Amino acid sequence: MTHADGFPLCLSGLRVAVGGREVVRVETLEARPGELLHLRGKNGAGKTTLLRALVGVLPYTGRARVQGHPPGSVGARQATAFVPTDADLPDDLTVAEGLTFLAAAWRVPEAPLLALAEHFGLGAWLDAWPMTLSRGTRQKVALALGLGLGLPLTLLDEPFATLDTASRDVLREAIAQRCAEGGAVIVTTHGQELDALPQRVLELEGGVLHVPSAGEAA
Ligand SMILES: Nc1ncnc2c1ncn2[C@@H]1O[C@H](COP(=O)(O)OP(=O)(O)OP(=O)(O)O)[C@@H](O)[C@H]1O
Repeated sequence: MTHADGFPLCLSGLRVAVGGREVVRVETLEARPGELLHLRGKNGAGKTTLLRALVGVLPYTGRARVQGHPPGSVGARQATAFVPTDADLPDDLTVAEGLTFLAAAWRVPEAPLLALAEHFGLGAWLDAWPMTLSRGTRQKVALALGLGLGLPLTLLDEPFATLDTASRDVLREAIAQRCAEGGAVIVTTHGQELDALPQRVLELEGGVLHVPSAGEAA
């Protein structure tokens, strides 16, 4: 165990293969508390594959630790929130029930999730069934859940893609807030939506992650 193992994320010599083909390679990467990492790359560069490995959905070789725990372990799952591009919501719970259930499951206060849901303008949808929501509204519920849980590591895959302008502002504020509270957040985008926030840009090119040194960081 190294000092950096206790960071929200610490990787070395990570390789992720899909269908027998190496798709992602990361030599070293750390996400410190409070850091925003902006993961960029062309279509098919491997962004989603890397995030899926970090939550234990895809196998990997090399060393990876989330708050000191290997991805997929109970300790890592307790420390990680992952919001994929088309997040699933529990279809047999209303929006409000889903927020309450997940807060209880993670043993965190419910109030920040509800406050974030209100910020996203979801107040009118709290008693709705997820299947009745538009794609963007579903994504806002998932983002309120992911960021509102307040976990050490939050992974957001193209979170701006389905959001309207006002919701994008709310999301930026929520990401900044999570970082200010000491959480590390990794966000994939294809655009400039994060430009206003302090961040470290990571480029995935041909499956290889390029990590700027501290002096190069944005
Ligand atoms: N289930 C799978 N089976 C085979 N290959 C896969 C699978 N999932 C991903 N890949 C391949 O892995 C590579 C990386 O895909 P990935 O979805 O991680 O890219 P991405 O950077 O997230 O792309 P995008 O910006 O289009 O979302 C691609 O070549 C893709 O074809």
